Amino acid sequence: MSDIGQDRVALIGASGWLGRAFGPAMLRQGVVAPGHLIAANRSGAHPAYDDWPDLEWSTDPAVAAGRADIVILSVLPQDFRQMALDCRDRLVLSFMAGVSCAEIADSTGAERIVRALPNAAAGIGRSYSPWFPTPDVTARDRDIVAAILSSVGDADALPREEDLAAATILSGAGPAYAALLADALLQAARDHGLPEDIARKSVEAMICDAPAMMAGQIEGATQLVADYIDYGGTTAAALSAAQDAGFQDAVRAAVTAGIDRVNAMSRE
Ligand SMILES: NC(=O)C1=CN([C@@H]2O[C@H](COP(=O)(O)OP(=O)(O)OC[C@H]3O[C@@H](n4cnc5c(N)ncnc54)[C@H](OP(=O)(O)O)[C@@H]3O)[C@@H](O)[C@H]2O)C=CC1
Ligand SMILES: O=C(O)[C@@H]1CCC=N1
Repeated sequence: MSDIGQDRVALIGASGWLGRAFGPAMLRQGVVAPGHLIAANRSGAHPAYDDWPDLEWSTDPAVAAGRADIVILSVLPQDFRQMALDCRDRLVLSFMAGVSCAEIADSTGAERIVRALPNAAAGIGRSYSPWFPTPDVTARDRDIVAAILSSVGDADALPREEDLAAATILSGAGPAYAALLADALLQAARDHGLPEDIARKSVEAMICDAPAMMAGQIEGATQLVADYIDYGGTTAAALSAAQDAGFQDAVRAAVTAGIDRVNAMSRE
């Protein structure tokens, strides 16, 4: 028996980027039984759920939430703000960026609220999902949340809600920053006349092999950069030029701008 037991789950936004990762993962792993999941969206059954042809779909989030014990909010903040959901006496698990527990409580009546920040790696079962529970969240609720989040990867509870802003901009961004770096490297390779297929394979080797070499020892990144600089070779020249051109400043500016955006969303 899963941690969810006989509870019914409404997944609002079941066909979205995150929803279509979570729904099938929870079903496949037995976290929730197909008869206990209500999938909600406007457009109806999504192919990601083809293995469960009898799954219940609802185009009315209020009806889905009303019939569930656990309500997962996996919709965009602006869409949530158009909904009238009554989630009193329900556990609410929200994935929404920049929507505070206080706002969710105000608009849904829920008291047991968990905000979690998964990322796009949920689609390959590798999300890292920091989460924050309100004081009313029970020990059983925490087990339920852990079971749901674990279905798509790893998760940790955060002690302070405000830390979710940084989590949104860091792990929440998934592969976005790596994509930015890969794109910049591809442009540079092309600028230097490398044939397109060689440029692609070179950048793939840099970006996609790095995780295997750094997994589980990310704190060693500072030392790895220092080692290359001390080595004094060609990579040292490249890294030093990137640092001199403001690489760290650019990353710091990115994270600060993202956190500012999250905080502005919370006040919208
Ligand atoms: N994508 C990511 O990597 C991350 C996203 N988040 C947060 O997770 C939430 C979901 O994001 P994401 O999955 O990317 O969003 P998507 O836009 O991909 O999906 C939104 C989902 O909501 C449904 N939806 C929209 N309006 C309604 C409505 N009125 N009634 C019912 N269903 C509706 C859509 O289906 P339909 O169009 O059929 O109605 C769709 O299933 C967001 O709040 C985002 O901030 C957090 C961390 C990372
Ligand atoms: O870019 C976004 O808004 C989504 C939500 C959090 C991370 N990615």
